[in-house]
Amino acid sequence: MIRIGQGFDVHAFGPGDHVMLGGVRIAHAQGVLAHSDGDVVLHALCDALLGSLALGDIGKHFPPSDDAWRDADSRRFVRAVRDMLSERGYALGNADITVICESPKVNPHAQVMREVIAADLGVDIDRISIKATTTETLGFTGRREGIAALATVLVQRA
Ligand SMILES: Nc1ccn([C@@H]2O[C@H](COP(=O)(O)O)[C@@H](O)[C@H]2O)c(=O)n1
Ligand SMILES: C[C@@]1(CO)OP(=O)(O)OP(=O)(O)OC[C@H]1O
Repeated sequence: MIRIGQGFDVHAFGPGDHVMLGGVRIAHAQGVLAHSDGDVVLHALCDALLGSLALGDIGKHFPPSDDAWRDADSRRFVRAVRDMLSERGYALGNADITVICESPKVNPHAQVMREVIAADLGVDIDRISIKATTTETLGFTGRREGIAALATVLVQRA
């Protein structure tokens, strides 16, 4: 049996000198406002994986009200969600992720992001796709107010 899931996440830019995207630290003129490390790529991925098995969303499992997740490395969420799927007999088929922002530029970091995500999910790198787009200066991403990510996954019985 195969199932699909989709996820979406946004974080506003705020003070700082880097953003975390796909588990990779990228130097940037601003950081993001978040309870955890604010990694929109990994948050959208977690929501897609959770959604594929109708397990709720990231905030249900890792509430922003819980100090345990303050400044947390979002790779912890990915590995925990992977284990939730595995306990139910499912593993990732493939993931396709789109990052939406004017900057930072994602493509120079996409390969390392794929390696990080593939390692945490225990799959070959060819199952992980990272893409990026601007919104041609339109909307909140176009005004450089924040960064967004979309994820689609297919999961299958292991
Ligand atoms: N944050 C981003 C945004 C875009 N890219 C790459 O640039 C290409 C062109 O973007 P457009 O929005 O003008 O279509 C896009 O296809 C990506 O390859 C990027 O790396 N980082
Ligand atoms: C990741 C969590 C962890 O508390 O908080 P944030 O880093 O604020 O990120 P968000 O995308 O709002 O998801 C909710 C939470 O699960």
